[in-house]
Amino acid sequence: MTTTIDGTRIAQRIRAQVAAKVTEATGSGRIPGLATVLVGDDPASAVYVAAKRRAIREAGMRDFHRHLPPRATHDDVAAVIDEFAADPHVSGILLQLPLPPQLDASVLIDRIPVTKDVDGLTTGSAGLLARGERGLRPCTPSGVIALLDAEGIPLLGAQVAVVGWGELVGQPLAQLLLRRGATVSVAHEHTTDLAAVTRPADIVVVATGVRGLIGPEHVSPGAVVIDVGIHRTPAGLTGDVRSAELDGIADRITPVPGGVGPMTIAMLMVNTLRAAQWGAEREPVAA
Ligand SMILES: Nc1nc(=O)c2c([nH]1)NC[C@@H]1CN(c3ccc(C(=O)N[C@@H](CCC(=O)O)C(=O)O)cc3)C=[N+]21
Repeated sequence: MTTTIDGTRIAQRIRAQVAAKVTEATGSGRIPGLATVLVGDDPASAVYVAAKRRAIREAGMRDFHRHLPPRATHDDVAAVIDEFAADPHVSGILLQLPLPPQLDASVLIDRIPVTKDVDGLTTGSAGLLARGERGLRPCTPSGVIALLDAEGIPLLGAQVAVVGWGELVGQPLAQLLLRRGATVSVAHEHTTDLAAVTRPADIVVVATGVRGLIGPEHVSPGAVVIDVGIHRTPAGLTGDVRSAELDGIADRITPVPGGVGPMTIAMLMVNTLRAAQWGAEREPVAA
């Protein structure tokens, strides 16, 4: 019997915990705030940003938002980031990706101060993660860890295969798992014998952006499979895993939608709260 992991329910629980802590913070005069910056008219990005803003308001936090036109220049975006960076009511800044082609995402992301980097994507945050120092971690990988923790799946000593090397998910996730005492193998869609890497794993996490890459040939009976991929098809959303074919093989599997996606948003709430606490420590505001 393969169980479907309910990411929506776990995410909801985490969001409720954040909301409770926000109420406490608000009582002492500090309301955490998230600033989202959306450039252009990509419909998927608009949907994601709307979902993040809704979650922020539901958690009782302040919602700041700027929408820039598709032809916005580097200086236009930089000015918005600098304004939010200087605003003491803004705890965290999120620059929604992808950006239009005239803009350099890495340069603009690195304008966000590490203390407000709720996406955990700046060079500074990546460095803090690599060194194991305090900092904000990227939301999708920390969401995967939170999901495994909520399911009571032990990481210490576990064999984990991470399929995908990306800066947003695979790479930071491998580092987080290593810090939790897992034995981590990292592979990707070009790995010659992918099954040789994934079959020994207790946990297989897939974040390649290749639809249906992973099937029964890759997974040993009893394994836990986490599908980070999201593909929009005429039949609806689907992931990097052919999940129907894993029924009866995997012990547990995350669905798409309703798996890792909602966890990403929940961890953004956690990071915004943490950023607010971190900011308050650095520059105390008079009550
Ligand atoms: N600066 C930045 N930070 C991000 O974290 C970021 C980004 N840019 N660009 C795009 C990706 C993608 N991403 C998702 C968030 C939630 C769901 C999610 O909640 N998905 C729902 C379904 C909703 C849907 O995908 O239509 C689910 O899986 O159940 C999916 C994907 C965050 N990203």
